[in-house]
Amino acid sequence: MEQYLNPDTLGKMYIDGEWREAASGKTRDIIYPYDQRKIARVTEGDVEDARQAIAAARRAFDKGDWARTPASERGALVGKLADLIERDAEELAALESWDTAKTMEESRGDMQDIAGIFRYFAGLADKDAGEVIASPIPNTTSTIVREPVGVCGQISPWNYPLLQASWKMAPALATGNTIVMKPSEDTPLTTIKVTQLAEEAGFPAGVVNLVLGAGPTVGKELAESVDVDLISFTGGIETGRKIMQAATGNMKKIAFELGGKNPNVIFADTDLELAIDYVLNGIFFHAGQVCSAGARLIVEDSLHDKLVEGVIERTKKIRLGEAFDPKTEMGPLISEKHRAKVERYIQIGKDEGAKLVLGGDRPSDPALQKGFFVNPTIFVDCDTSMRIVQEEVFGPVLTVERFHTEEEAIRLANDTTYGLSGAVWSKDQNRAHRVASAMRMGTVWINDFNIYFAQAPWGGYKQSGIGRELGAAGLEEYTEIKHVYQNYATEPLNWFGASS
Ligand SMILES: NC(=O)c1ccc[n+]([C@@H]2O[C@H](COP(=O)([O-])OP(=O)(O)OC[C@H]3O[C@@H](n4cnc5c(N)ncnc54)[C@H](O)[C@@H]3O)[C@@H](O)[C@H]2O)c1
Ligand SMILES: C[N+](C)(C)CC=O
Repeated sequence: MEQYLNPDTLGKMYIDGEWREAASGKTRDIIYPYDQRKIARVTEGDVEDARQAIAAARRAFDKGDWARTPASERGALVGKLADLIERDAEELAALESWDTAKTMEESRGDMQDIAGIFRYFAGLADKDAGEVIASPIPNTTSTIVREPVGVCGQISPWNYPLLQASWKMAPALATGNTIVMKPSEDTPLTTIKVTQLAEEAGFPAGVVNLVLGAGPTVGKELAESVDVDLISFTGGIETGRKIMQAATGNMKKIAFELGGKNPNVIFADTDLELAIDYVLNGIFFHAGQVCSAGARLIVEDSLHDKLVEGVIERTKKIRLGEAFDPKTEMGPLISEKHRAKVERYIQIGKDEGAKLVLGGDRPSDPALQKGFFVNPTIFVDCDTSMRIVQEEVFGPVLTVERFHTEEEAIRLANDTTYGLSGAVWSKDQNRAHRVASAMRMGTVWINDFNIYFAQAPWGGYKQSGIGRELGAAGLEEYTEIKHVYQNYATEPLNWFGASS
């Protein structure tokens, strides 16, 4: 997979149809989280570069050609980008694995999803025919049309770098917006590559812009600029609060996908082996660095001990390793800083009285010492007063709570400020549906975990987000609704100054 790396080539920004270096001349090294090897060097943009990208997107939008391009043509371009992503899927997957250290198998799955997302929104692009509504006034018609919002700032995180970017790019472009994309400074490689593919697909200059750099500079400028009409952000809640405040200057539209602390509720009638399997996948996939990770196992008392025992036994067998080794099941965390955060939470869990029954430390294998690894970790005897249960750890750390009644299961599941996703497991379909409908989350899985696809909306209740990505709702986020009213028989009003 080394053939896809070129550490001596500088990754650049794409502004107004040109590949550019940062005005400051600064650069940033990108490292492989498995062994801290330098894998790439990219230009490090700043506020000035963000301003140039925003200005380019503004000009391209205000010129009007792109927004007025027939929707079927815009859809065809988005579809062409899907084809190019499929053509280069193996290279994109390798770059994603170098950047994040997630396994190649995971990255290959992500690339398939990403091509599917571009294809889905390409197909939706020309399906909106507007709507004629019943006007209450004689001799008039009222039509509802959807139009692009304008210039969209798009800020993505490091855990699913291209997947989260694609959820923003595809609907924004399909609906005629212009974009300034800012990937996480830690993981820009696949977003650079996909921008190259957008250029190859033939998007007009200024429609797709890419800026690279840090959140507090480049990202903040996107959030603050009065020339940006919408800011779409995926990331942590504290960053979300800052962006929300920064966005007030011109009251821009905001679309937020934030964190989660997702309950996995298991009733005693669930098949034990199936439950064990999905509990592991729910929390340890991508080392728990998943917004919808099943970090909170909430299990019925009579199944608790057997389930915990089975989960511990299988967790012990998880193979930690390198992204390109097909035997690897779990990779490292993204950075030293993030590992320190996860380890702080493990200490908090211990201090709060949660009982550590597995992990909590780093692997001893000499081959893994340069990677930011934390062993899969399990706490039992947890309750909702604990920070380890309430706050997003974003690592391979599972907490276990027990319940005795359906009401208690619902109360525990909902006892969180988050509301991204959750699952309920039971062979009793009526009960499963009752519980699912009582769970205050944007996605609830029944007898499954962590399923998402282009056709279904994704987003959070409560502090997990604002708005939706994917599905028809994900397209609508990028549109303004306009009411066009026409009078066919306009008569004088004579309201003012008409009397003699
Ligand atoms: N809900 C979802 O679908 C979803 C999906 C993926 C990740 N997430 C969440 O993302 C978080 C992990 O990602 P992260 O650590 O990259 O998040 P983060 O908030 O640290 O960073 C996300 C992005 O915001 C930028 N940023 C940072 N400070 C900024 C500022 N002041 N102004 C503007 N932009 C700024 C960063 O550069 C990065 O591009 C987790 O909380 C996870 O749950 C949510
Ligand atoms: C939304 N998802 C599950 C793809 C990634 C969350 O981190």
